[in-house]
Amino acid sequence: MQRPLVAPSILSADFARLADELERISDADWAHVDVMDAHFVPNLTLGAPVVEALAAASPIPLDCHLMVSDVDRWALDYAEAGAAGVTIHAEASAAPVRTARALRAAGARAGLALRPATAFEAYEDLLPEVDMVLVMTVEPGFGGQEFLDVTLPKLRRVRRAVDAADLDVRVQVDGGVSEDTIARCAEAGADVFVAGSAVYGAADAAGAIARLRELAAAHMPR
Ligand SMILES: O=C(CO)[C@@H](O)[C@H](O)COP(=O)(O)O
Ligand SMILES: [Fe+2]
Repeated sequence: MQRPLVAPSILSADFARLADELERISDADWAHVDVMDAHFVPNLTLGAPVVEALAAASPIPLDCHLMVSDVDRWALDYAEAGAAGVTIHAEASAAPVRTARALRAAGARAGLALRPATAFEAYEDLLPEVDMVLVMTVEPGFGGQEFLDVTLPKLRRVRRAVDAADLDVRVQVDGGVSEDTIARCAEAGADVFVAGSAVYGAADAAGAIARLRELAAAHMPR
């Protein structure tokens, strides 16, 4: 198991002051950027031009989570905008292997995300094609939702498959991750932890990041 990575989601940041909000989380490993198109999910955030500006301003790498329909058409724009990682949803992709290969060829890490109701088994054979699997722990679309414990069995299955294949693939959780829920995620096999409201809702964001990292490390299997 690799060291835990904490990726605060800027969805819970002040959108009028995004450069300052990125500085607030400079102790984190990645800045998680939620791209929503008001079609794949019922919310609208930002697109590649804003990601390009954020990449130039950010002290840490950007981890873009694309919640957009027809994602094969749009994913490469985010790698070219400077994102270090681009995660596509399995449900929005007709050609995840082709898109993952294009992202990697552009120098980005390729991630594959699964909504809570999407089974991992259909995608298990694709593990060598990606650098990360994102197990959504809420229905995508909004920050501040309650963590869904029903996603934990799938998280364990993803971890078992990654370990069995002995691959350098990260396992990310996103949604409702907090000081109350992160231990469950770590025990079930996550090693990248997205947290929006738990970090940006704290008066001391750096302290919240440090506590989340410590709790994750303490509960990840050795
Ligand atoms: O992708 C999403 C929501 O769809 C997330 O990245 C949220 O932004 C996480 O926010 P919290 O649940 O941690 O507040
Ligand atoms: Fe996200």
